[in-house]
Amino acid sequence: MIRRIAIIGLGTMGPGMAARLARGGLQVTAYDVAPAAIERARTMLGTAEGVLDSLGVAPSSAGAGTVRFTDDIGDAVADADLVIENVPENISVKAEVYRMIDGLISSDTIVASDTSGIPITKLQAHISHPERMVGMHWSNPPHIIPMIEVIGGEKTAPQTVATIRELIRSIGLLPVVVKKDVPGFVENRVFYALLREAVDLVERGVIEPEDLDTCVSWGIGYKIAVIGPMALLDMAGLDIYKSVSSFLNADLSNRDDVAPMVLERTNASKFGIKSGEGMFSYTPEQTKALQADRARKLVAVRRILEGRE
Ligand SMILES: NC(=O)c1ccc[n+]([C@@H]2O[C@H](COP(=O)([O-])OP(=O)(O)OC[C@H]3O[C@@H](n4cnc5c(N)ncnc54)[C@H](O)[C@@H]3O)[C@@H](O)[C@H]2O)c1
Ligand SMILES: Cc1ncc(C=O)c(C(=O)O)c1O
Repeated sequence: MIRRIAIIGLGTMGPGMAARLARGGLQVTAYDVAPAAIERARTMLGTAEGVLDSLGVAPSSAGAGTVRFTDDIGDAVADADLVIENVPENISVKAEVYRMIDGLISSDTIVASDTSGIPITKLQAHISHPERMVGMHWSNPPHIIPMIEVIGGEKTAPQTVATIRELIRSIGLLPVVVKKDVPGFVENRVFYALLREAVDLVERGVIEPEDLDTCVSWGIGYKIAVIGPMALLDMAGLDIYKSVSSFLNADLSNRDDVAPMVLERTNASKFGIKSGEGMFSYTPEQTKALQADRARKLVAVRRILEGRE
């Protein structure tokens, strides 16, 4: 039974995950190597808790859990039933965390990674109990998006996958078990196919970035929240899909490297909201307003999709 959870890495994803797990009645310890990240996470935690209130996510019947911040990794993982590694998407950085916690956790502690797509089989090569390592891939913003992918690697015990799936279900979220440990799992394979084409269209001057977003959000995005891709195939007709894909698939982007438009920006430290500029520019005030507006809309949409409005 999982009661105590340690989150390692409190950047974009960690604080929202901590808030959601605590709301589910769990005792969370939250650690980051950077003191500034811990300070930022305290504020982000409060914001996420406010969003959970407006989503109507009630504390578990056994009462709300807690979030405790610490700057000591040993303190964070001591007694943890589950450690969620949430550090940057880089195998060496993740492996260093596994090496550090290896001697600090008990042999029955589950170690989950929130990796966006590094195969779990590769990650579990760096830990002493690979049978207790699993992928637990949340979606951003993690306190609002209910679906979480659960992925076993070659050495993951089926019981580990089952335990994490049950934990997710027990706090009212939606686990989806990915049956094969493919890079990117399922959500990001589908999403990155879309992103590759979107970036290519903007890069080739087919459309302006703002118009690309309008086209996808109000065209595909709006309906895909209600009717998934497999169901959409049936709604459109497989005969139509056959005809269009027979000429269109060959024309879609198949580039296998990172697009120059993205490299130019990342080389100039333009990472998006976290650095104030990416595809668009953001002042701190705009970022605050944007995040509040997005949270309000996502909450409203989710309430409707769940039939609560
Ligand atoms: N950003 C997203 O939309 C998103 C969504 C789902 C999954 N993920 C995945 O989640 C993981 C974290 O992503 P993020 O966007 O939160 O990253 P981020 O860069 O925003 O934050 C990472 C945090 O990890 C900390 N960190 C770095 N090394 C550390 C160490 N050795 N010990 C403890 N903390 C350390 C950093 O200080 C930073 O605060 C990645 O694997 C990413 O691919 C990201
Ligand atoms: C661009 C991008 N990449 C990865 C992820 C998740 O792993 C997300 C997301 O969850 O939103 C994303 O936007």
